[in-house]
Parts: sequence; structure tokens; C-alpha cells
Amino acid sequence: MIPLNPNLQHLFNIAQKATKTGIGLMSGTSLDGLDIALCRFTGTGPNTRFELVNFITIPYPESFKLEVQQVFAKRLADLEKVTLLNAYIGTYHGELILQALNSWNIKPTEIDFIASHGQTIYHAPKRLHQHENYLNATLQIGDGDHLAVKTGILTISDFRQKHIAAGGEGAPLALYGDVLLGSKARENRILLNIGGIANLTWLPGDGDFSHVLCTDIGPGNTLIDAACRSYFNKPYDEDSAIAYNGKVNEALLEALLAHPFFTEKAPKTTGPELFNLDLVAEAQKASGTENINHTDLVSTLSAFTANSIAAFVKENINADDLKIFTSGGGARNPFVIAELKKLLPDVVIDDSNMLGIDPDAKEAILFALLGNEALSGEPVKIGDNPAVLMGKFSFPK
Ligand SMILES: Nc1ncnc2c1ncn2[C@@H]1O[C@H](COP(=O)(O)OP(=O)(O)OP(=O)(O)O)[C@@H](O)[C@H]1O
Ligand SMILES: CC(=O)N[C@H]1[C@@H]2OC[C@@H](O2)[C@@H](O)[C@@H]1O[C@H](C)C(=O)O
Repeated sequence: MIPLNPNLQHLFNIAQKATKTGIGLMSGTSLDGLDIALCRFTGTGPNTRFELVNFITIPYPESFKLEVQQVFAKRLADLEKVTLLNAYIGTYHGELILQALNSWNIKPTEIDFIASHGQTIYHAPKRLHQHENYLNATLQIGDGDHLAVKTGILTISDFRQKHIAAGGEGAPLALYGDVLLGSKARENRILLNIGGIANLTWLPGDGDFSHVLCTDIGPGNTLIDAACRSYFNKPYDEDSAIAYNGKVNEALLEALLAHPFFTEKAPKTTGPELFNLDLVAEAQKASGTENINHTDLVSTLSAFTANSIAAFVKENINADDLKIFTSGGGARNPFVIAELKKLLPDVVIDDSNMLGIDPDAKEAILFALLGNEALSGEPVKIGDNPAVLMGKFSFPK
């Protein structure tokens, strides 16, 4: 028999393990840091069982954020910088993994795989770019080969391309994790992630996958963070200290909510390419609120996040005994959550801890789960969503 090359033999051995230990990585649109979730999986698909063994967010230094911001969500960027960052982020994320493993007293050889999201630098669904001859597109950098060589661990990366190739927009991939880990018969659940962008998965209690809906909704923290950076020299509005000091400007809020993205049919995706301070400036112009003070602006942008989420739920999800389980950094924004509760008084709102899923770790767990699927799963059909196994394999040697 012709032997397999050692990489494929190693892959084959890992794929056949009953229990796999994988690291999921998420570096989101907020650019706050790298989320590292060390998970243990048995089974795949609807039979997946997972345990979060360790989790850490390693904050990015300011200098790194500034470098990424030079190319992040920008139509025009320095191509040399993109090229340099693609290699740099791969190696850097590898270093952060080694650092985390060291702090947990775990050897790299104990890890079966890394599943890495990379850093989105541009998300261009057709609804945004509107170039007739081009399809949906998205770009995540931080090449998997660099991670694999740096850590010595089999790495799976670049998950979104297959989703697009199979007809999707490359997001939200939360769909797959939320259905497999978060659904429960006879419970009408919404899993709401408030990151830079807010997205949700509607999981009706009838257990029929064809009724599941997963979509981006609009801005989560991205506009609040951008206003805090620009006007308060702060990365975000910690504990809503600024928002609670200001007053919501109803005219501006109305103009923001009038953006056509909100009437487009779900599922849909978006990003800071659309929801940025230029869009806010246009809404200020349309509502004659150019002179709004910066504190009121932060209150209004926080209310915008809550109102766009509540409006989506009211218009699209008609169910009794609805429960929302929140995750992402925005779940820690008390102003946004209090507004949401006010706007949806009949809905029980809790965080995803109630489901046994750490709200800060949820997206990193998702990528670990997608890695586990890529190794041993089968495509799962959920409504009209692409039924594909995602991710590309990189070997250390
Ligand atoms: N105590 C807090 N008070 C207010 N906001 C907070 C707090 N803690 C975190 N946040 C918000 O959460 C953000 C980080 O969220 P998260 O890490 O979920 O984003 P992300 O993973 O980059 O996003 P995405 O899901 O869009 O990729 C911060 O930038 C901030 O806006
Ligand atoms: C292109 C991209 O990076 N999208 C992110 C972003 O952050 C939140 C929202 O927009 C979501 O659609 C997605 O990430 C999560 C992990 C997802 O795909 O489910």
C-alpha cells in the first residue's frame, strides 16, 4: 500500500479521535483583542457535546489596533500593508496561542487542532458593493499556514469562503453553532450576539430546521465605539457611563432607523463598511442634528442599536413565550440591554450563560465547533442556508 504523506496521516488520526481538543479563535469587528477558547468535543452535528476547558481574551496593544485600522473596512487601502498584515497576524495569533497555553500549563502537543477566524478587513456582500459582475465577497487575513508553523498544531482557517462559494454571504456562521448547541424542543429562542455588528439566530421550538433564521441585524457596538474613539479618546463606552449622561435625540434616532438596510429582507449581512460615522453624519444632516453634543450622540447611537434589534424582532418573529439569550461584548452594555428590555417587555432577556455558553466565548467556541465539523462532520441542511463543511487545512510541516 502507498503510505499517506505524514500530514495526511496526522489529519486522518485526529479526525478519527472520539474526543478532540480544539482551540477556536475569534478576532471580531471591534478589534478589542483575540478570543481564545479551548474546547473539548465529542460527536458532531446534532450529536455534538462540548466543554469549554479554558477561555481568555488577550487585548490587542494600541499600536496593533492602529495598524489594522489603516486597512480595516476601507475601500482604499495600502496593498503592501494588507500583505504584511496577512502574514503578521497569522504569526501573532500563533504567539498569543502559545502564550495562553503556557499560562494554562498545557503543551501544544495536547491540542488536536486550531480553528481560526482571522481578522475580517473587508466584508462585501453584493448588497453593499453592487457591482453587477461580481458576487458576494469577504476577506479575512491572518494566514493559517503561519499559525500552523508557529504553534506546530494542525490549523483550520478561512471558514467564510466556502459559505460564499455555496451561495451564502459568508456570514453569519453563528447559524451552525446556534442550531447545534443552542436549540431546544418546545422553547422559542433567539440567540442574540451584540458584537461590533449585531446578529441573531431565531430557533423556533417546533424543532423544524427550515424555520430557523440567522441574520445580521445592524450595528451592535461599532458606532458607539467609533464615537467614543473619535470624541472621547476612549475605546468604548464602559458600563454606558457616557450614554447615561446624555439624552437620546429622537430626530436623529428616527433618521438612523430609516436606513434602507433595515427594510431589506433577511437573511442579510453587513459591517462597518456601511455602519460607520459617515452614515451617522448623513443621518445628522437629514435630521438637522449636525450640532448635537457628543454625549447625546453616544446615547442616541446606543438607543439606535437597541431599537434596530427590537424592531427586527417585532417585525420578523411572531411567537409566544419568546426568550432572548445575549452574548458578545454588547451584552455588557447596560444602556443597550435596558433599552432592549423596555422595547420588548413581553420577552424574557437573559445572557447565554443560561444555556451553558459563556457569552464572551461564544464566537470563539463557534469556530472551534466548525473546526470539529470540518474534521469529522457532515454538512447540515438548515433551511436554504449552504449545507457545507467549511475551513482550509494548514499543516505545521
Ligand atoms: N462593560 C462594558 N460596557 C459597555 N460596552 C462594553 C463593555 N464590555 C464590552 N463592551 C463592548 O463590547 C465590545 C467588544 O465586543 P465583542 O468582543 O463581542 O466584539 P467582536 O467580537 O469584535 O464583534 P463581532 O461579533 O462584531 O465580530 C467593546 O468594543 C465594547 O463596545
Ligand atoms: C464578515 C464578518 O466578519 N462578519 C462578522 C461580524 O461580526 C458579527 C457579524 O458581523 C457576523 O455576521 C460575523 O461574525 C460572526 C462570528 C458570524 O459569522 O456569525
